[in-house]
Amino acid sequence: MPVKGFPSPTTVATRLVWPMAALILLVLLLAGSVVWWMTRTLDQAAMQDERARVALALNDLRQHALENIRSYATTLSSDKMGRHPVDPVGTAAILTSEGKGPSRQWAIFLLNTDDSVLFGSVGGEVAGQPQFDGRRRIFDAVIRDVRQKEASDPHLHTGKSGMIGATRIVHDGWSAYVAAATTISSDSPHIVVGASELDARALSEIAGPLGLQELHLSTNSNIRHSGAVAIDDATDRGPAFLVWQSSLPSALVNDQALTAIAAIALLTVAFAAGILLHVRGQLIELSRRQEQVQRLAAHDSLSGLPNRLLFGMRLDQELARIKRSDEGLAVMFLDLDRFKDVNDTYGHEAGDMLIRIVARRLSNLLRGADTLARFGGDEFAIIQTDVKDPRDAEALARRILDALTMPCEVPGGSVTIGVSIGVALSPRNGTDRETLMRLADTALYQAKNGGRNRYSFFERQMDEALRLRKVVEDDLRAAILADELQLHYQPQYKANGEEIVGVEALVRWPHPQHGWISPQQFIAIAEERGLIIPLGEWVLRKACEDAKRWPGLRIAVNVSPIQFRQRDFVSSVMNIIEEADIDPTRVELEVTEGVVMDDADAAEEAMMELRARGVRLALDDFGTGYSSLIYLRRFAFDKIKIDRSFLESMETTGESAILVHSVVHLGRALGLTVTAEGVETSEQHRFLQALGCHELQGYLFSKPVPAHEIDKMLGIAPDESRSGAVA
Ligand SMILES: Nc1nc2c(ncn2[C@@H]2O[C@@H]3COP(=O)(O)O[C@H]4[C@@H](O)[C@H](n5cnc6c(=O)[nH]c(N)nc65)O[C@@H]4COP(=O)(O)O[C@H]3[C@H]2O)c(=O)[nH]1
Repeated sequence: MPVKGFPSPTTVATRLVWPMAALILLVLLLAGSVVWWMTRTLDQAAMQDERARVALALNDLRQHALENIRSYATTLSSDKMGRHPVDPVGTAAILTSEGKGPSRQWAIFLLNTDDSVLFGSVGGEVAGQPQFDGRRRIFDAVIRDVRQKEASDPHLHTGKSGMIGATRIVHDGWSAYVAAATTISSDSPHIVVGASELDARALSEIAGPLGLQELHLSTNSNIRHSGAVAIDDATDRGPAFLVWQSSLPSALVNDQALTAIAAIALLTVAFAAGILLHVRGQLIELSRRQEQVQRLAAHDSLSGLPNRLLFGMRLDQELARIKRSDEGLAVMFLDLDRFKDVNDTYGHEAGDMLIRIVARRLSNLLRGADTLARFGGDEFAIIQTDVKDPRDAEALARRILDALTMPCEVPGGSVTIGVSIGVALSPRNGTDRETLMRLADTALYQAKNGGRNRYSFFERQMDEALRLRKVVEDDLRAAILADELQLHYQPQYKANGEEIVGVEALVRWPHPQHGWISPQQFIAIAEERGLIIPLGEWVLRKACEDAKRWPGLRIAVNVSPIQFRQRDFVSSVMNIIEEADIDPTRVELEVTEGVVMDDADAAEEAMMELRARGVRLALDDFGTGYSSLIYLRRFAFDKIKIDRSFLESMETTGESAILVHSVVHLGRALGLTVTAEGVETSEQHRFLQALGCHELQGYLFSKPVPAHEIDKMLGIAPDESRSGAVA
């Protein structure tokens, strides 16, 4: 049973997974971002550097081109001045093949002011106007540049001006070219133009020293990982670029670092997953143990049923559930009858088996929503749900009685037990756990007291009885010690009803808060709580003390079977009598059949000893129990007291009168004194007298009264009372 409020291991693991996964992701993202940012910065720096170097290389190229053109122009110029005769085409071929930079496809032309070709050379071959026109677009920009510079030079044609030149990298849509133009001298209107294609070889010559790869012309600069520099457009097709494949740091990161990062990430994820799996395993184990502990803590190990703790929790839940409905429930407390006998007779193994059989039979009677619990020992409890009418609970109680009174097979034989059931209903008797459990317990107490093997529904009076019981339990010991108890005496008369022959001591308890509490209410509790020994001794001591005032009278004292079972009972009685210094023959102990039934041999021995010391013994409440003749013959009684219940019913049932008649005759036949208790009417008196009953006691003559009233009856003056003289 999982504990409420405690999440399952899977939930805990799941709750851990997400934060951990998020954390790992965050760390990876952060690391990735830092690496990305760094590589991007490095990439930008590297690209800028590459671009600058390419620009520088192209600049160099242009300068060389211009130098070539200029030296050609200078040669032409010296020829013109007649210094050296020149073959213009041959010179062009030599110049352009020996110079640096683009060479093989040099196209070089000497132009007039109107840009008409005076002569030209293409790749060392003579070229004219058509070849120039075919390349016109390549030369346009540099010619324009030179012309503009010429126009703005104030020293032109004055001999003071130097050579005016221009150079560009241009493209015609298919190829890139380095183009240059120059005037041939300060006083000549002719200009020389030349261009060379940047073919694959030329481009590789540029790229090689710079460490660039795949340098080529492209009209698209947007190439991934590529560097690009714009070149002049010799066409109207749009800009073009010299692009190359950059060796960027990010590529290195992509190739190597990212692989390493991915490997680290994978390892981290695997590690985290491993930890999570381990934690989950540990949690499952922990939760299993917790469940085990909780189960042990909430269940009875023998029957496997919920224990008191879990029962209480379930009851709380059920009560909360039915709060806002018109549903009811019943709380039943069950106590097995004779379970202790089975345990004692057949042993614990049989007792355990019996508990399991009972648990099974009870479970079979209940519905799924009901709860069956074992509180320990022979105590069970039930929450019966969906109780619309008390008759529902009554029906279940009957079925339980039927089921549990069936014989049970246990090691050692077949046993038949019974069960007492106390029932409290909700909402009728209460709506909270404590109240319902207390009232079911009260009802159970009533069922047990009512003769066992029965059920009892809680009634208000029971609560009163229980409250009183609690008062007795709490206060009786202190009352004995504080001498708060009192003794009243009921006179016992000769059959004529005139002469007192003895008094019966009856204990009284005037409780400071609760008033007079009857012995019928507290003697049984005193017996249960082990208080009957000090109480009994107190009564005997007090009675003997008082008896000293009434020397001619017998003093009868009630003795509980529990007192009788005490090892030192006889010596304790004799000590008290000796201390009081009265004649033991004046003391009469009234015992019930319980005394002799429990342990006949021990009782017989104690009784013999008491009688040997002179103490008299009366069998009280005769006729209510077995009233076996055997007891009367075996045990040394001096007297039998006919229970007052016979006298009460004598007038209504003829049977009782016959019984009283028989008892009186039996007693007389056995040589015992016969006393009738509870004589209330003169008819009863006359009847008993006529039967030959020896002594009489009852309200007709006197109720139990305090000692000083006995004094008065005996005519003892208050001052004489101390002397103990009888009138
Ligand atoms: N209706 C009616 N009742 C009459 C009549 N005559 C006497 N009684 C009552 O009957 C009870 C007789 O005592 P019991 O049978 O020994 O029954 C006693 C006895 O068993 C027990 N008890 C009383 N005092 C002691 C004691 O000191 N020690 C022990 N162990 N038990 C005591 O308590 C029981 C009840 O005592 P009490 O309440 O004093 O009740 C007394 C007495 O008041 C009558 O004519 N009509």
